[in-house]
Amino acid sequence: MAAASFRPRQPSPTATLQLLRSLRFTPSTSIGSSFPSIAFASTRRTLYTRPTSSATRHGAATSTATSFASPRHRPAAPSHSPSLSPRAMSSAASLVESAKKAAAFQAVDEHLLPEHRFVGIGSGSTVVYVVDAIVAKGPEFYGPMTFIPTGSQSKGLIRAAGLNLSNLDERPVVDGKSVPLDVAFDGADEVDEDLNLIKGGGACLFQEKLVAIAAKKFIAVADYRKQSPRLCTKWLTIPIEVLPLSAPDVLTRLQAMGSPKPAIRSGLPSKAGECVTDNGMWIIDAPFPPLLLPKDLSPSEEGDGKNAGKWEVSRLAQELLKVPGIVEIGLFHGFNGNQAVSLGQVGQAQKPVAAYFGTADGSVDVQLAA
Ligand SMILES: O=C(CO)[C@H](O)[C@H](O)COP(=O)(O)O
Repeated sequence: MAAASFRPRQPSPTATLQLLRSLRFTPSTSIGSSFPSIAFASTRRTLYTRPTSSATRHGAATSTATSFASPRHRPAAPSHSPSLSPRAMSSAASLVESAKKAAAFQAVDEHLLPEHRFVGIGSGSTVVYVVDAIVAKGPEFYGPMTFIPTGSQSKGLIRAAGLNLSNLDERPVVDGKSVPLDVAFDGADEVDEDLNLIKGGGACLFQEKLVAIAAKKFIAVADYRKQSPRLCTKWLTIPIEVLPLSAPDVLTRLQAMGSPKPAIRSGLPSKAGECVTDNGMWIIDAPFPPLLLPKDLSPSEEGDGKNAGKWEVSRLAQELLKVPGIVEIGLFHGFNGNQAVSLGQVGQAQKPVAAYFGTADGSVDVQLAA
């Protein structure tokens, strides 16, 4: 893949875009990794000068509710260390923003091609920079493209940026099938060594999964805090979208599966009561011990939760989806778009073909599928 050069950002199209950026939060608990260090099969490429930092735009989401979980599982952010001065905290926060931006610009440069026509746009704070990177390419480049959102936030981003907006169910139908998206870009809460993902920190996981599987290739874009040897190491819970009516029973089932304290996500600080998704559902955040990969299992182990509550990623995902009332889960697992072709399972790939992690030193780590 050719190395791309940094393109200076054009002025942000509208003030509305700035406003939309402020809608995301950064939860405040710092959680360190306890998993032994494992080498990543990633390629490190430093291609960009560090972009200028953008304004910090997150409010803390520390909930005072006792009966709900706030989404408290964001990987350790240097901005929350009590030992840092306010100036150091602000500079650490801007490093994270710069990291997200560098990852987004490089991912778009390397994976959005002029011939692409349908492009998925995910949710979250990192995706804002994906949209910026697309806009920076100019109207001749993005004008013929149509952008498909994963929820109301990304719909607003696409609209405010002046990109062509459509919906997943409005794609042209060819030979009886909706045309695939050429590529989809989305953020992630945690990415493991095999490119399995936890998503749903922003409560958009259901539509995010629909868009990811509709794409020929899915690209994850994140900052360095999200890269992890195993899922549930830094981001300790799996977001699960549930029918509200079923929530009490789903909580009971999750506990029986070994999740010690699953909890309904609070809508605080912006909404009293539960966090309600774009689909009118609730989110349960279910903690699990670090999730195993197939290579972690001994011949006698099944990864079915029976050995000290240890689950293998795909095994857990399959079992969760059998629970009545669960409509979708924030585990993205299985195979990627490239593998889907050889497996004859096009349209069912959940995993990214590559994950881009902006680092604190301004470079970008690219973790490619094996
Ligand atoms: O899954 C998501 C929303 O449901 C987001 O993509 C994920 O939470 C990452 O967000 P951010 O880029 O703000 O860290």
